[in-house]
Amino acid sequence: MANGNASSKPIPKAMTIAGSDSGGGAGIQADLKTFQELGVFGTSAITALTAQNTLGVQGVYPIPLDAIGQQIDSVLSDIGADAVKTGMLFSADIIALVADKLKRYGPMPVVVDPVMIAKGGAPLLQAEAVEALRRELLPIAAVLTPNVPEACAILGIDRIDDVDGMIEAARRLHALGPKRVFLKGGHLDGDEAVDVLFDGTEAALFRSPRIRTKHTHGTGCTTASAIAAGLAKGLPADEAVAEAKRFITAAIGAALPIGGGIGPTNHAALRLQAAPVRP
Ligand SMILES: Nc1ncnc2c1ncn2[C@@H]1O[C@H](COP(=O)(O)OP(=O)(O)O)[C@@H](O)[C@H]1O
Ligand SMILES: Cc1ncc(COP(=O)(O)O)c(N)n1
Repeated sequence: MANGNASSKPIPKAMTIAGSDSGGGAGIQADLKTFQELGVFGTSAITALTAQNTLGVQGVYPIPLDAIGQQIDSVLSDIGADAVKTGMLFSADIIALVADKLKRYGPMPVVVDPVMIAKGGAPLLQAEAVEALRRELLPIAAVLTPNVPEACAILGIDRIDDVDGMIEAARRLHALGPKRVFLKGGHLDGDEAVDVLFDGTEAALFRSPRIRTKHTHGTGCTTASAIAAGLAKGLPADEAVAEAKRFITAAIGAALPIGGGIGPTNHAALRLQAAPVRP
């Protein structure tokens, strides 16, 4: 029978609490495309509007706190979520509100992507909000997904140079409260893009060939949403991360040279690889 009849399995649901990217490559737009591709029903609460394209961020407009809270209430009081992903939260006040709501509606797995700076350099989190992130959100994260510069900012260190440095940083981030740390190595050099998953006991490495492209807008958002989609489907965290790594590697491999700057990844790539469209 068709999906949606009374006897069919309920569809897993994932919610993103993040900023809107008018250019469609990152933020809420990337998150919802990822959820859809991975077979999860996506819902959202928008924390900030950005006027953004492949060339950079032209404007940032935080949404009033009441309106953010109301969106979260509307979704979680009725539809619910099997997993939540947080992205751009912009200010300490928004972080406090989101942490409070997630504690109230939880427990559900929360993937915290500590978005700080857009690829073009625009700040997406106020500098004074890093402490709120550390204090309020890290302790409720099922998976924390920093890139290398974000890990440095949270830990107050200057640099991470290699995989050994990433493992050490992941251990220190884990001590701040998240159940797992997935530290992404896209910003390091080398022929491979290596990420570290640390669960408090073991550090597992996830490797892929490094793809020579500048079109990586939205890679972090997409990876974190793919992990949330896996958790919403009930996958163990290491399998959700493995699926996310396959998803982002395919998406970067088929990245879209759209616009004049850093183009978006192709969220449909993994599906098209599995079932190529024939002429
Ligand atoms: N050029 C690349 N080739 C292959 N994988 C990459 C490349 N750049 C980033 N990745 C992968 O994309 C994911 C997002 O990583 P990263 O770029 O570090 O995060 P962010 O977008 O938050 O800066 C990680 O799994 C990383 O290894
Ligand atoms: C609204 C919004 N959220 C997040 C990012 C970060 O993008 P990336 O995933 O490339 O780090 C962005 N550019 N815009």
